[in-house]
Amino acid sequence: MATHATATATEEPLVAVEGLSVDFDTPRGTIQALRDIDLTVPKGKVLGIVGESGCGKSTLAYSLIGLLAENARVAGGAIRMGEHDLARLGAAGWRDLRGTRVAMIFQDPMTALNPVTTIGQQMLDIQYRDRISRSEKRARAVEFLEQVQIPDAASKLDAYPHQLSGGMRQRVCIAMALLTQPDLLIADEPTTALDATLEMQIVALLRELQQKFGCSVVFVSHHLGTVAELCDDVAVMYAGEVVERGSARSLFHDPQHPYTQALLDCDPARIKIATRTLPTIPGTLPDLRQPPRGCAFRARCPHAWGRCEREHPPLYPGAAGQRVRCHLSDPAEDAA
Ligand SMILES: Nc1ncnc2c1ncn2[C@@H]1O[C@H](COP(=O)(O)OP(=O)(O)OP(=O)(O)O)[C@@H](O)[C@H]1O
Repeated sequence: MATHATATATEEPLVAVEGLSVDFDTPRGTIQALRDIDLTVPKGKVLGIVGESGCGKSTLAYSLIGLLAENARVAGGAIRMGEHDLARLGAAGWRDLRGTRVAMIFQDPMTALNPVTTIGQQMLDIQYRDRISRSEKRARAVEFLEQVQIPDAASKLDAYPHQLSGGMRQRVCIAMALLTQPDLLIADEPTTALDATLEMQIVALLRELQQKFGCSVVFVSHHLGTVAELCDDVAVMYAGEVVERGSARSLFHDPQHPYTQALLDCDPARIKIATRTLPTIPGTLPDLRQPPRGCAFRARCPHAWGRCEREHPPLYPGAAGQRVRCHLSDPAEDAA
């Protein structure tokens, strides 16, 4: 698997997530979906967010674009982007930033596209801030459809979303997101609804366009192979926390957290022996209404010992420059 060079530690990030906690209020109690998240999105780089279903990836992605559900509450922390704190931006603030500095590609392109409006009209509408003529906007729409390699782009302006294939619809969504020339593009599992060939094409396209436009990308995925292919940096999430983060190279070649190691062991691309069933990590996620006191992964961890139950691990520096939320990475354990 190819991995790309990582951001240097001195590079100023586009976005800094600092101690972010997000709760969901439900009739059955408060779900602590994000707990004290610290990470940075480097300028002009791709950050991958991986982890099992329910670990908080989408909540983090939606926090970055101010689209959290109504029952969500920012319980602490900040999301710094320039002079803004995205975690506390009101509706008026988001009207200025969303679709200009921050854009999103969704899992299902039909979520983003209006089914009863032509592609062309939607691409004109999204340029409502631009003081250029209608024909110039149309020309830009065609140009961006060509950028995402849609054949015979001009003719697609008159098409409705249902007249395009799933892969083409996702390309239209990418074109629309890039039309707004965002600094930050959030892609929440954008290839999940596509088959493997289309997935590879969309990933290659995203990488090419990200390099061309120079924006930062946050790429949420279950698929480790895709993340290794596309991302410069990776954050691994478990039970609402970041348990390991660092360069894609360090995480895929020298994973330190037992959860990252277990995820990689379950990755179909890495399994050499043909088996009928894919391995899974034994056990289940803890109840996020009452997250465990010590290490959140300890009940499923083959290495857990007494300290893991007593003490919540901080992010220790890992051997290959990553940060690891595991007492095994505590330098004091080596010294003991
Ligand atoms: N609106 C909501 N109300 C209550 N709980 C929610 C809400 N949205 C998400 N959750 C809960 O928050 C936790 C994190 O969910 P989230 O969707 O962020 O995880 P995820 O890693 O993106 O999962 P998936 O890969 O399945 O999308 C889960 O326990 C989920 O059930």
